[in-house]
Amino acid sequence: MVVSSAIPFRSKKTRALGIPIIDLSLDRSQLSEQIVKASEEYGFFKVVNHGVSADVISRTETEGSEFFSKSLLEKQRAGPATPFGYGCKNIGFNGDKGELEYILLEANPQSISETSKSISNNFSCTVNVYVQAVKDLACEILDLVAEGLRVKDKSIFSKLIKDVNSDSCFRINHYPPIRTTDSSVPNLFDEQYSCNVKPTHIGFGEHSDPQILTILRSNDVGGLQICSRDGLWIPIPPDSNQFFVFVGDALQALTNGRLVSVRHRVLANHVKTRMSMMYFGAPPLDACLSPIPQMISSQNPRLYRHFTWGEYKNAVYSLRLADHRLDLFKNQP
Ligand SMILES: C=C1C[C@]23C[C@@]1(O)CC[C@H]2[C@@]12CC[C@H](O)[C@@](C)(C(=O)O1)[C@H]2[C@@H]3C(=O)O
Ligand SMILES: O=C(O)CCC(=O)C(=O)O
Ligand SMILES: [Fe+2]
Repeated sequence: MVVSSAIPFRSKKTRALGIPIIDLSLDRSQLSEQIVKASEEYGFFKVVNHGVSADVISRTETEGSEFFSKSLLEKQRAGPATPFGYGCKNIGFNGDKGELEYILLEANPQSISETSKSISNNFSCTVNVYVQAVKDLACEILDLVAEGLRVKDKSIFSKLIKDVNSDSCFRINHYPPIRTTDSSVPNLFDEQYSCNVKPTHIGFGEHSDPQILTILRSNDVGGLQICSRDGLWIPIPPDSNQFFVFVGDALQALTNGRLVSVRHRVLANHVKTRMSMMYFGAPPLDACLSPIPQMISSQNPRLYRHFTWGEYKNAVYSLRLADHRLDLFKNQP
Protein backbone atom coordinates (compact mmCIF):
# COMPACT_ATOMS: atom_id res chain seq x y z
CA MET A 1 0.00 0.00 0.00
CA VAL A 2 1.37 3.41 -0.91
CA VAL A 3 1.01 5.87 1.94
CA SER A 4 0.95 9.57 1.14
CA SER A 5 3.42 11.93 2.75
CA ALA A 6 2.64 13.62 6.05
CA ILE A 7 0.06 16.41 6.02
CA PRO A 8 0.91 19.21 8.41
CA PHE A 9 -2.02 20.94 10.10
CA ARG A 10 -1.74 23.57 12.76
CA SER A 11 -4.39 22.51 15.22
CA LYS A 12 -4.16 20.55 18.44
CA LYS A 13 -7.02 18.27 17.53
CA THR A 14 -5.63 17.25 14.16
CA ARG A 15 -2.44 15.40 13.39
CA ALA A 16 -0.10 14.67 10.54
CA LEU A 17 -0.82 11.29 8.99
CA GLY A 18 -0.81 9.54 5.62
CA ILE A 19 -3.90 7.98 4.17
CA PRO A 20 -3.99 4.76 2.14
CA ILE A 21 -3.69 5.07 -1.64
CA ILE A 22 -4.87 2.08 -3.63
CA ASP A 23 -3.53 1.61 -7.15
CA LEU A 24 -6.26 -0.22 -9.04
CA SER A 25 -3.82 -1.36 -11.73
CA LEU A 26 -2.16 -3.79 -9.29
CA ASP A 27 -2.94 -7.50 -9.37
CA ARG A 28 -6.22 -8.59 -7.79
CA SER A 29 -4.91 -10.57 -4.83
CA GLN A 30 -2.69 -7.69 -3.68
CA LEU A 31 -5.47 -5.20 -4.31
CA SER A 32 -8.16 -7.04 -2.39
CA GLU A 33 -5.90 -7.32 0.67
CA GLN A 34 -4.97 -3.63 0.55
CA ILE A 35 -8.59 -2.55 0.21
CA VAL A 36 -9.69 -4.66 3.17
CA LYS A 37 -6.77 -3.38 5.29
CA ALA A 38 -7.57 0.26 4.48
CA SER A 39 -11.28 -0.32 5.12
CA GLU A 40 -10.53 -1.92 8.50
CA GLU A 41 -8.06 0.73 9.64
CA TYR A 42 -9.57 3.91 8.21
CA GLY A 43 -12.81 3.10 6.41
CA PHE A 44 -11.37 5.45 3.82
CA PHE A 45 -8.86 5.42 0.96
CA LYS A 46 -7.94 7.12 -2.28
CA VAL A 47 -7.98 5.18 -5.57
CA VAL A 48 -5.67 5.88 -8.48
CA ASN A 49 -5.67 4.31 -11.97
CA HIS A 50 -9.42 3.99 -11.55
CA GLY A 51 -10.26 3.88 -15.27
CA VAL A 52 -12.97 6.59 -15.18
CA SER A 53 -12.46 8.90 -18.14
CA ALA A 54 -11.12 12.39 -17.37
CA ASP A 55 -13.56 13.73 -19.95
CA VAL A 56 -16.58 12.26 -18.16
CA ILE A 57 -15.36 13.81 -14.89
CA SER A 58 -14.67 17.25 -16.34
CA ARG A 59 -17.99 17.39 -18.23
CA THR A 60 -19.86 16.59 -15.01
CA GLU A 61 -17.90 19.26 -13.15
CA THR A 62 -18.81 21.80 -15.86
CA GLU A 63 -22.51 20.89 -15.65
CA GLY A 64 -22.37 21.20 -11.85
CA SER A 65 -20.68 24.61 -11.97
CA GLU A 66 -23.19 25.85 -14.55
CA PHE A 67 -26.06 24.72 -12.36
CA PHE A 68 -24.76 26.50 -9.25
CA SER A 69 -24.03 29.69 -11.22
CA LYS A 70 -27.77 30.05 -11.99
CA SER A 71 -30.00 32.39 -10.02
CA LEU A 72 -31.52 31.10 -6.77
CA LEU A 73 -34.95 31.06 -8.38
CA GLU A 74 -33.75 28.89 -11.24
CA LYS A 75 -31.95 26.48 -8.91
CA GLN A 76 -35.07 26.18 -6.79
CA ARG A 77 -36.94 24.93 -9.86
CA ALA A 78 -35.05 21.63 -9.35
CA GLY A 79 -37.38 21.24 -6.34
CA PRO A 80 -36.80 21.65 -2.61
CA ALA A 81 -34.51 19.01 -1.07
CA THR A 82 -37.20 16.69 0.37
CA PRO A 83 -34.67 15.02 0.41
CA PHE A 84 -34.11 15.06 -3.38
CA GLY A 85 -33.76 18.39 -5.13
CA TYR A 86 -31.88 21.65 -4.50
CA GLY A 87 -30.92 22.63 -0.98
CA CYS A 88 -29.14 25.61 0.50
CA LYS A 89 -27.60 25.67 4.01
CA ASN A 90 -30.20 23.25 5.43
CA ILE A 91 -29.06 19.63 5.58
CA GLY A 92 -31.79 17.04 6.20
CA PHE A 93 -34.97 17.79 8.13
CA ASN A 94 -33.74 18.15 11.70
CA GLY A 95 -32.07 21.53 11.87
CA ASP A 96 -28.56 20.74 10.57
CA LYS A 97 -26.92 23.67 8.79
CA GLY A 98 -23.83 23.95 6.60
CA GLU A 99 -22.06 26.58 4.53
CA LEU A 100 -23.09 25.02 1.23
CA GLU A 101 -25.71 24.55 -1.42
CA TYR A 102 -26.31 21.20 -3.09
CA ILE A 103 -28.37 19.10 -5.41
CA LEU A 104 -29.35 15.59 -4.35
CA LEU A 105 -30.66 13.10 -6.93
CA GLU A 106 -31.76 9.49 -6.93
CA ALA A 107 -29.11 7.63 -8.89
CA ASN A 108 -31.26 6.09 -11.60
CA PRO A 109 -31.72 7.40 -15.16
CA GLN A 110 -35.50 8.01 -14.86
CA SER A 111 -35.19 10.06 -11.66
CA ILE A 112 -32.15 11.94 -12.90
CA SER A 113 -33.95 12.98 -16.05
CA GLU A 114 -37.13 13.83 -14.09
CA THR A 115 -35.30 16.06 -11.55
CA SER A 116 -33.13 17.54 -14.31
CA LYS A 117 -36.12 18.66 -16.39
CA SER A 118 -35.82 22.18 -15.03
CA ILE A 119 -32.03 22.17 -15.56
CA SER A 120 -31.08 20.84 -19.02
CA ASN A 121 -30.98 17.74 -21.13
CA ASN A 122 -27.17 17.98 -21.15
CA PHE A 123 -27.06 17.99 -17.35
CA SER A 124 -29.22 14.86 -17.26
CA CYS A 125 -27.19 12.95 -19.90
CA THR A 126 -23.82 13.94 -18.43
CA VAL A 127 -24.80 13.07 -14.86
CA ASN A 128 -26.18 9.72 -16.03
CA VAL A 129 -22.92 8.78 -17.72
CA TYR A 130 -20.92 9.86 -14.64
CA VAL A 131 -23.18 7.95 -12.23
CA GLN A 132 -22.90 4.78 -14.33
CA ALA A 133 -19.08 5.11 -14.36
CA VAL A 134 -18.74 5.60 -10.59
CA LYS A 135 -21.30 2.88 -9.92
CA ASP A 136 -19.13 0.45 -11.95
CA LEU A 137 -16.12 1.59 -9.93
CA ALA A 138 -18.00 1.05 -6.65
CA CYS A 139 -19.04 -2.46 -7.78
CA GLU A 140 -15.46 -3.32 -8.71
CA ILE A 141 -14.24 -2.17 -5.28
CA LEU A 142 -17.00 -4.13 -3.52
CA ASP A 143 -16.06 -7.31 -5.42
CA LEU A 144 -12.47 -6.80 -4.26
CA VAL A 145 -13.71 -6.30 -0.68
CA ALA A 146 -15.54 -9.67 -0.87
CA GLU A 147 -12.39 -11.32 -2.27
CA GLY A 148 -10.21 -9.80 0.45
CA LEU A 149 -12.62 -11.02 3.12
CA ARG A 150 -12.49 -14.51 1.53
CA VAL A 151 -16.25 -14.56 1.03
CA LYS A 152 -17.32 -17.23 -1.51
CA ASP A 153 -19.95 -15.11 -3.27
CA LYS A 154 -17.77 -12.35 -4.76
CA SER A 155 -20.77 -10.26 -5.70
CA ILE A 156 -22.42 -10.43 -2.27
CA PHE A 157 -22.05 -6.64 -1.76
CA SER A 158 -21.98 -5.34 -5.34
CA LYS A 159 -25.25 -7.06 -6.24
CA LEU A 160 -27.01 -4.88 -3.67
CA ILE A 161 -26.14 -1.70 -5.54
CA LYS A 162 -26.55 -3.33 -8.99
CA ASP A 163 -30.14 -4.27 -8.09
CA VAL A 164 -32.73 -2.39 -10.20
CA ASN A 165 -34.37 -1.24 -6.97
CA SER A 166 -31.12 0.01 -5.43
CA ASP A 167 -31.69 3.17 -3.37
CA SER A 168 -28.38 4.78 -4.40
CA CYS A 169 -28.15 8.55 -4.72
CA PHE A 170 -25.91 11.21 -6.18
CA ARG A 171 -25.09 14.58 -4.69
CA ILE A 172 -23.18 17.65 -5.84
CA ASN A 173 -22.08 19.97 -3.03
CA HIS A 174 -21.03 23.55 -3.73
CA TYR A 175 -19.24 25.47 -0.98
CA PRO A 176 -18.81 29.16 -1.80
CA PRO A 177 -15.96 31.00 -0.07
CA ILE A 178 -16.86 32.43 3.34
CA ARG A 179 -16.96 36.20 3.19
CA THR A 180 -16.64 37.14 6.82
CA THR A 181 -16.91 40.62 8.25
CA ASP A 182 -15.83 39.27 11.63
CA SER A 183 -12.28 40.56 12.13
CA SER A 184 -11.65 37.91 14.81
CA VAL A 185 -11.82 35.30 12.04
CA PRO A 186 -8.49 35.47 10.22
CA ASN A 187 -8.70 34.89 6.47
CA LEU A 188 -5.85 32.45 6.69
CA PHE A 189 -5.56 29.90 3.95
CA ASP A 190 -2.81 27.40 3.43
CA GLU A 191 -2.30 27.34 -0.37
CA GLN A 192 0.07 24.40 -0.17
CA TYR A 193 -2.42 22.06 1.47
CA SER A 194 -5.60 23.81 0.33
CA CYS A 195 -7.14 23.75 3.78
CA ASN A 196 -8.10 26.30 6.34
CA VAL A 197 -5.52 26.94 8.99
CA LYS A 198 -8.19 27.87 11.48
CA PRO A 199 -11.39 25.88 11.08
CA THR A 200 -14.01 28.37 12.10
CA HIS A 201 -16.92 27.52 9.80
CA ILE A 202 -18.41 24.12 9.16
CA GLY A 203 -19.13 23.42 5.48
CA PHE A 204 -20.71 20.02 6.12
CA GLY A 205 -20.85 18.74 9.69
CA GLU A 206 -19.36 15.58 11.14
CA HIS A 207 -21.15 12.36 10.12
CA SER A 208 -20.74 8.91 8.64
CA ASP A 209 -22.43 8.02 5.35
CA PRO A 210 -25.35 5.63 5.94
CA GLN A 211 -25.03 3.70 2.64
CA ILE A 212 -22.68 0.84 1.61
CA LEU A 213 -19.93 2.79 -0.17
CA THR A 214 -19.37 6.42 -1.18
CA ILE A 215 -17.25 7.50 -4.16
CA LEU A 216 -16.21 11.17 -3.86
CA ARG A 217 -14.52 13.42 -6.36
CA SER A 218 -13.81 17.09 -5.66
CA ASN A 219 -12.16 19.98 -7.42
CA ASP A 220 -8.76 21.16 -6.18
CA VAL A 221 -10.11 22.94 -3.11
CA GLY A 222 -9.61 21.23 0.25
CA GLY A 223 -11.66 21.17 3.41
CA LEU A 224 -12.47 17.45 3.72
CA GLN A 225 -11.30 15.85 6.96
CA ILE A 226 -11.69 12.29 8.21
CA CYS A 227 -11.75 11.26 11.85
CA SER A 228 -9.12 8.71 12.84
CA ARG A 229 -9.94 5.85 15.21
CA ASP A 230 -8.38 7.82 18.07
CA GLY A 231 -10.67 10.77 17.38
CA LEU A 232 -8.23 13.11 15.63
CA TRP A 233 -9.20 15.01 12.48
CA ILE A 234 -7.02 14.29 9.44
CA PRO A 235 -7.16 16.88 6.61
CA ILE A 236 -7.33 15.21 3.19
CA PRO A 237 -5.49 17.12 0.45
CA PRO A 238 -7.81 17.38 -2.56
CA ASP A 239 -6.99 15.52 -5.77
CA SER A 240 -9.27 16.35 -8.67
CA ASN A 241 -8.00 13.45 -10.82
CA GLN A 242 -8.67 10.70 -8.31
CA PHE A 243 -11.52 9.34 -6.22
CA PHE A 244 -11.88 8.98 -2.46
CA VAL A 245 -13.79 5.99 -1.13
CA PHE A 246 -15.69 5.91 2.18
CA VAL A 247 -17.00 2.78 3.87
CA GLY A 248 -20.61 3.47 4.89
CA ASP A 249 -22.65 2.28 7.88
CA ALA A 250 -24.38 -0.44 5.82
CA LEU A 251 -21.04 -2.08 4.95
CA GLN A 252 -19.97 -1.87 8.59
CA ALA A 253 -23.15 -3.75 9.57
CA LEU A 254 -22.86 -6.32 6.75
CA THR A 255 -19.26 -7.12 7.75
CA ASN A 256 -20.20 -7.35 11.45
CA GLY A 257 -18.05 -4.31 12.29
CA ARG A 258 -14.88 -5.60 10.61
CA LEU A 259 -14.91 -2.74 8.09
CA VAL A 260 -15.60 0.62 9.70
CA SER A 261 -17.68 3.50 8.43
CA VAL A 262 -15.58 6.65 8.64
CA ARG A 263 -16.72 9.88 10.25
CA HIS A 264 -15.87 12.91 8.15
CA ARG A 265 -16.67 16.60 7.77
CA VAL A 266 -15.92 19.54 5.49
CA LEU A 267 -14.53 22.83 6.77
CA ALA A 268 -15.49 25.93 4.85
CA ASN A 269 -12.77 27.65 2.86
CA HIS A 270 -12.29 31.39 3.19
CA VAL A 271 -11.00 31.92 -0.32
CA LYS A 272 -12.06 29.38 -2.94
CA THR A 273 -15.17 27.51 -4.04
CA ARG A 274 -15.12 23.79 -3.34
CA MET A 275 -17.29 21.53 -5.45
CA SER A 276 -17.62 17.84 -4.67
CA MET A 277 -19.63 15.05 -6.28
CA MET A 278 -20.63 11.97 -4.30
CA TYR A 279 -22.15 8.70 -5.45
CA PHE A 280 -23.69 6.88 -2.48
CA GLY A 281 -24.14 3.17 -3.30
CA ALA A 282 -27.15 1.81 -1.39
CA PRO A 283 -29.17 -1.43 -1.39
CA PRO A 284 -32.90 -1.73 -2.15
CA LEU A 285 -35.19 -0.67 0.72
CA ASP A 286 -36.14 -4.26 1.57
CA ALA A 287 -32.54 -5.57 1.59
CA CYS A 288 -31.38 -7.09 4.85
CA LEU A 289 -28.33 -5.44 6.43
CA SER A 290 -27.66 -8.10 9.07
CA PRO A 291 -24.04 -9.23 9.24
CA ILE A 292 -23.31 -11.88 6.59
CA PRO A 293 -22.83 -15.35 8.16
CA GLN A 294 -19.15 -15.53 7.06
CA MET A 295 -18.34 -12.61 9.39
CA ILE A 296 -19.84 -14.24 12.48
CA SER A 297 -17.93 -16.72 14.64
CA SER A 298 -17.46 -17.52 18.32
CA GLN A 299 -14.60 -14.98 18.39
CA ASN A 300 -16.70 -12.46 16.46
CA PRO A 301 -20.26 -12.76 17.76
CA ARG A 302 -23.05 -11.00 15.91
CA LEU A 303 -22.86 -7.22 16.61
CA TYR A 304 -26.04 -6.08 14.85
CA ARG A 305 -29.58 -7.39 14.80
CA HIS A 306 -31.62 -8.07 11.65
CA PHE A 307 -32.73 -4.86 9.98
CA THR A 308 -33.50 -3.65 6.49
CA TRP A 309 -32.06 -0.66 4.63
CA GLY A 310 -35.59 0.83 4.70
CA GLU A 311 -35.66 0.66 8.53
CA TYR A 312 -32.19 2.13 8.70
CA LYS A 313 -33.07 4.95 6.32
CA ASN A 314 -36.06 5.87 8.48
CA ALA A 315 -33.75 6.11 11.48
CA VAL A 316 -31.23 8.17 9.46
CA TYR A 317 -33.82 10.74 8.47
CA SER A 318 -35.31 10.98 11.95
CA LEU A 319 -31.90 11.81 13.46
CA ARG A 320 -29.30 14.57 13.29
CA LEU A 321 -26.31 14.52 10.95
CA ALA A 322 -23.79 13.76 13.72
CA ASP A 323 -25.79 11.01 15.44
CA HIS A 324 -24.31 7.52 15.78
CA ARG A 325 -27.33 5.83 14.23
CA LEU A 326 -25.81 2.35 13.77
CA ASP A 327 -25.63 1.99 17.56
CA LEU A 328 -29.44 1.75 17.61
CA PHE A 329 -29.20 -1.51 15.65
CA LYS A 330 -26.72 -3.26 17.95
CA ASN A 331 -27.58 -6.78 18.97
CA GLN A 332 -28.94 -7.18 22.51
CA PRO A 333 -26.82 -9.86 24.22
C1 LIG B 1 -29.27 15.44 8.55
C2 LIG B 1 -29.41 14.53 7.64
C3 LIG B 1 -29.02 14.75 6.19
C4 LIG B 1 -28.82 13.34 5.69
C5 LIG B 1 -29.98 12.66 6.39
C6 LIG B 1 -29.80 13.13 7.84
O1 LIG B 1 -30.96 13.02 8.65
C7 LIG B 1 -28.64 12.33 8.45
C8 LIG B 1 -27.65 11.81 7.39
C9 LIG B 1 -27.45 12.81 6.22
C10 LIG B 1 -26.79 12.14 5.03
C11 LIG B 1 -25.24 12.19 5.06
C12 LIG B 1 -24.70 11.46 3.83
C13 LIG B 1 -25.43 11.86 2.54
O2 LIG B 1 -24.99 13.16 2.16
C14 LIG B 1 -26.97 11.89 2.74
C15 LIG B 1 -27.69 12.10 1.41
C16 LIG B 1 -27.40 10.65 3.43
O3 LIG B 1 -27.85 9.64 2.95
O4 LIG B 1 -27.28 10.81 4.79
C17 LIG B 1 -27.30 12.90 3.83
C18 LIG B 1 -28.78 13.11 4.18
C19 LIG B 1 -29.37 14.28 3.39
O5 LIG B 1 -28.68 15.30 3.15
O6 LIG B 1 -30.54 14.18 3.01
O1 LIG C 1 -18.62 17.72 0.14
C1 LIG C 1 -17.79 16.90 0.54
O2 LIG C 1 -16.62 16.95 0.24
C2 LIG C 1 -18.27 15.78 1.44
C3 LIG C 1 -19.73 15.89 1.76
C4 LIG C 1 -20.27 14.69 2.44
O3 LIG C 1 -19.63 14.10 3.25
C5 LIG C 1 -21.63 14.25 2.11
O4 LIG C 1 -22.32 14.90 1.30
O5 LIG C 1 -22.05 13.20 2.65
FE1 LIG D 1 -20.51 12.21 3.79
